[in-house]
Amino acid sequence: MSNALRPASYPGPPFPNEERPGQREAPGIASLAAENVTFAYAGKPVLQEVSLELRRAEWLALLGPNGGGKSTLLRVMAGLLSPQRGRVVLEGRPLAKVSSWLRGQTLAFLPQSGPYPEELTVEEVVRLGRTPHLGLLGREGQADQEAVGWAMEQTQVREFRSRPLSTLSGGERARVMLARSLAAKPKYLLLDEPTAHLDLHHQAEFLCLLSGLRQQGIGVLTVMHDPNLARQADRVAFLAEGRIVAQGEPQEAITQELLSHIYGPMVRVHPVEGQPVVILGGSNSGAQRPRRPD
Ligand SMILES: Nc1ncnc2c1ncn2[C@@H]1O[C@H](COP(=O)(O)OP(=O)(O)OP(=O)(O)O)[C@@H](O)[C@H]1O
Repeated sequence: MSNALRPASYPGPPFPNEERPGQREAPGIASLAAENVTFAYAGKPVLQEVSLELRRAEWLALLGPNGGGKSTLLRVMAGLLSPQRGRVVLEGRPLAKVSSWLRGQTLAFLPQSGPYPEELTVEEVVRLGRTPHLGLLGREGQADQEAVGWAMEQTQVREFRSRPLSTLSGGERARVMLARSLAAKPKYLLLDEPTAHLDLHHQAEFLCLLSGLRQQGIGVLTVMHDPNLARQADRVAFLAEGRIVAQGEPQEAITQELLSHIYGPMVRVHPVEGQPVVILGGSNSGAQRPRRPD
């Protein structure tokens, strides 16, 4: 493993010594859960009766076809969109009743794309991640500086720390935005396609980072498209046409039947050393275009 993105432990105590969701009302329920969530954009239904639970210290990968509602579900679980029916529960408390301040300390959400603060330097962007932890005067303490340094190290962006965001490549920028989310030191991390711009080396490093985050008790929910990466998650869930159509351990959930049903016949699942490996393609003739199921 290279010198960064390693599962180094976070400096200092994991969380400030303050009341947090779950401490009083429902001890032991260490999860962020969507319960029977139904959501529509201006009357257009996107999520229908969706229930999904992200537990502490696990990596849950959310997959499914384009437009299936994954990003919308992530936004609902982050408290950025309010469901028309159902609710999101953070460690036993309805998320809607958790103050935005506490929410910011407990949950971090990384969207699929900008807008990005292009003119800020990398370090300034990562420091923004500490905003929910700063007091009324906005003064940074040693814990904030340590968290920023730790987050930059974990994501291998320290070397760019003085450069404006606008000068970075897509993959470098993606790592900076991930660092900003990490700097908040949340209990739950919601990442929308975090590997989309990463090369293979940084995808591998990202997997190591996730393993370290889980060891520190952080629950991570990632939206992603590649089942071969998602296979390394603790659990996977598939969302299609606004419904969870399968979830479970990757070895059991990623099946030929399911993937053909969701993506069509050109997606093949082969068992390799007991793991489902997904490959794409059929005949080389190119004569037949893949058809998705109706
Ligand atoms: N702000 C919005 N207003 C209206 N419709 C929206 C809005 N955002 C998303 N949608 C629609 O909601 C549906 C679900 O979108 P969403 O982004 O949640 O899907 P997704 O599963 O994340 O897709 P992808 O894999 O392509 O990123 C799509 O049909 C999309 O066009």
